[in-house]
Amino acid sequence: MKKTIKVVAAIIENDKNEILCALRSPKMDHPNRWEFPGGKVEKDEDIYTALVREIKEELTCKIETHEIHNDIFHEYETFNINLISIKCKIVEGTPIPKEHSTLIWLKRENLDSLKWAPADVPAVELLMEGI
Ligand SMILES: Nc1nc2c([nH]c(=O)n2[C@H]2C[C@H](O)[C@@H](COP(=O)(O)OP(=O)(O)OP(=O)(O)O)O2)c(=O)[nH]1
Repeated sequence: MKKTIKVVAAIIENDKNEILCALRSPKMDHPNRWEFPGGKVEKDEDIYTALVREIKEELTCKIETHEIHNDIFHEYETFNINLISIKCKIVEGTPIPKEHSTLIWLKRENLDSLKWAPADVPAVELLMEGI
């Protein structure tokens, strides 16, 4: 049986109504795909604490978490993912990519110009609908 990993991802919107998009590096799995920054929820950790921790590690900035944007199950070839995306705001610092190849801010209507990790597509579609 394939294992299911629980992953949290941050939908970070700035004052110009742009969303932060992160490019996975060639060294990560799903290389060169775009995603919302975040990572795996550790055992005994709640999803919000996990996301604040992951964003501090990956982007060196502090976020506050708001509502859940989307919560989906997706089957990859070698594992399954429960991807929970959460709306967030930066409260301290500026995002610096420590693990990703690059970061960009995009308007919702332009989000489909990127090649997203497959599990992110439903979250992207909701954002493009203005949700
Ligand atoms: N962070 C993140 N991962 C995603 C997204 N979409 C998606 O399919 N994934 C996949 C890619 C990875 O296989 C997995 C997350 O693992 P990760 O490598 O980013 O997490 P992590 O930092 O906790 O991992 P690790 O270095 O501790 O192993 O989920 C997304 O939007 N954000």
